[in-house]
Amino acid sequence: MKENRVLTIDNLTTTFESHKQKIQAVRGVSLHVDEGDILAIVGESGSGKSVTMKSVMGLLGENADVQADHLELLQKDLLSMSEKEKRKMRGKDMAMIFQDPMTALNPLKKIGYHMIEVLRRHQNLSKAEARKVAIDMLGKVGIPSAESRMDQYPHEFSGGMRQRVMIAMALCCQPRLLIADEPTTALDVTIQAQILQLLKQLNENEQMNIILITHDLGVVASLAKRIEVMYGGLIMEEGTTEEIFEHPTHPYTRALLHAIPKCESGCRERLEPIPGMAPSLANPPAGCPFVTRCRFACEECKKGIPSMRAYSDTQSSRCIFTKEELDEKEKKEEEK
Ligand SMILES: Nc1ncnc2c1ncn2[C@@H]1O[C@H](COP(=O)(O)OP(=O)(O)OP(=O)(O)O)[C@@H](O)[C@H]1O
Repeated sequence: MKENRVLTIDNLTTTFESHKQKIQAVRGVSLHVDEGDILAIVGESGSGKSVTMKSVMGLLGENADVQADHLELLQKDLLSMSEKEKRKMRGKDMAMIFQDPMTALNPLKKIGYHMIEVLRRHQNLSKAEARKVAIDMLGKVGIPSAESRMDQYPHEFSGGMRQRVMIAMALCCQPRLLIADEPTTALDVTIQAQILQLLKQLNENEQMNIILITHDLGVVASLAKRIEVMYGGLIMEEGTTEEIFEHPTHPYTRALLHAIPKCESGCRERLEPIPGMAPSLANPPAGCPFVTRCRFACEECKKGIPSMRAYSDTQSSRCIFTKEELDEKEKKEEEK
């Protein structure tokens, strides 16, 4: 076991029992986070990104069956932990922020109340001490006039400022792992860039380890150090950000890269959307889940889930074809 390992997920499977059907949301995911990491989990809606991290956080309801070979945070085994111990870890060791901060904030309570509540729940501080720390935290996440902002209500904050409050609340207990689930999806492009910059600063200056969940590969380019590409409950490809952007191997990763919105000219149009829909996880196909949308799919792809093929110490991909074979196929298509 590596000493600097923060999180280990080994062969995680999460299944929901609902309406007499089983939804296999996560089908054997393995990944890790090391000290200093910013890991992005990228994939279209419904690929299992959020469920993967909610399984780790213990945030799923009774209808979820979570199984894994190993699930460790800071060398502590999450699988054998009691609900009480897990609750203690949440906030203190790992915290999660979501797309819509409004759902996590009580509209009738002032921002200061929310901050002080979190601080006092996890740390033995007096009200005055907690208030001081809260103001300091709000300042740290770039909220101007933090002291007077403490006495305002959530609706008096813009979307970007509310997301900053959520980040400040998550940071109150100095968790070692911050999981940000689509933190910028509801924000406009400029504010989105500011929040991503804030996450980067927290990683560099506060040694905060981060997992960023997003459907948009474009968002992670400037932030993530490593990327996991998810589809149909499986990791389809993983690699450093450079590997994924410079030498993507899986046809799904390549399709996602082609679909990055081209914003330089101010347009929000998708370059080349991926045709078709993600498979239902209630009845996932026996083979590669991308088979119905992949331009290189063949009969062989339907037979079983391909195993991961390693291309370097850091990059591997789940496709029956090698990178060279796929390059060749792409070249032939272009020549047509
Ligand atoms: N509580 C639940 N009960 C039943 N099914 C669920 C539950 N939560 C998620 N699912 C299903 O699990 C699958 C994976 O969902 P998940 O939220 O992880 O996707 P995602 O990749 O994060 O996409 P999104 O960005 O849309 O949340 C989906 O088919 C979803 O409908």
